[in-house]
Amino acid sequence: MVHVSPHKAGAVPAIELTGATKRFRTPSGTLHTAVRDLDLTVAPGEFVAVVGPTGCGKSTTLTLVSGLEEPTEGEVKVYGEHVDGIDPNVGFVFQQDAVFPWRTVLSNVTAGPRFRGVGADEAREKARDWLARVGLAAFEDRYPHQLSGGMRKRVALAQTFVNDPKILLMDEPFSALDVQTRALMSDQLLELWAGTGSSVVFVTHDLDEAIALADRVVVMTAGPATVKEVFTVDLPRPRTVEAVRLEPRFVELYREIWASLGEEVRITRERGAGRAA
Ligand SMILES: Nc1ncnc2c1ncn2[C@@H]1O[C@H](COP(=O)(O)OP(=O)(O)OP(=O)(O)O)[C@@H](O)[C@H]1O
Repeated sequence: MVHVSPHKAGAVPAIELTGATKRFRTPSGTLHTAVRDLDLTVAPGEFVAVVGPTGCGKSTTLTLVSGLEEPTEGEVKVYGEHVDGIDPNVGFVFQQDAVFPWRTVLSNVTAGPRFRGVGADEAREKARDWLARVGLAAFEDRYPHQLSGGMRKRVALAQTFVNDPKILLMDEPFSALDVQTRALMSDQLLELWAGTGSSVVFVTHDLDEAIALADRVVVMTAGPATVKEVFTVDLPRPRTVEAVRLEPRFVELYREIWASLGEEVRITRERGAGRAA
């Protein structure tokens, strides 16, 4: 299982945010700063997890990289190019499944390549290959409502990887799943990702999940979000979630990162309490 080594000297970063700030106009007309002066670099093939208190601006950071939103100030680049609209090289997986309920599993996975101009036969072949990799070869004729939540999530992964994304943005993709399914999905994601060379930015509330998956864990401040601290996860790969959790180094990293993240969570909670008072 190979994966491209991160931080190759001189390599153009896959993602580069420099001084990125995003302000939204609220319905009452005031400006709300969601992200402020954020610097973050992700290397080609690197897996970065982003953790931070609720509402701090993690999803907004992803929307800036995706091109769905533009920064108010600062710059966002993907492979050295200024982000200008939605890039076909960027794939997404969200908490909600982005499947078409009226299409079969196979048709759902074929849709992306077809939309990108791949011929019907080739698209079907690629889709079948990815469905086999996620263990759903026998389910290609089912409709999404006939699948379990974990299976639908595997369809979503096949749907994303079939487009060979250079960059994969994942916003709490497994948070609606039960704990066991979640661990299995994490393992499956690592297996699928290994060998693709894609860079991943994975937003989660779950620090266990972040450490088990990532090469680096980025801790965001209480909102407006900026990078507080970045931790390198020096655990060997290939990893499986259940095994890696038992490593003494995992526990040490958890303690170190939680010390940083916990402060921001407390700040956010106190603000909430202040507002409620
Ligand atoms: N389109 C928008 N218009 C106005 N405000 C927005 C918009 N999108 C996000 N916000 C605000 O920006 C802040 C950051 O939101 P964001 O969704 O990025 O946080 P988050 O860290 O992903 O949250 P969570 O952890 O709860 O998923 C929030 O206060 C949110 O209300």
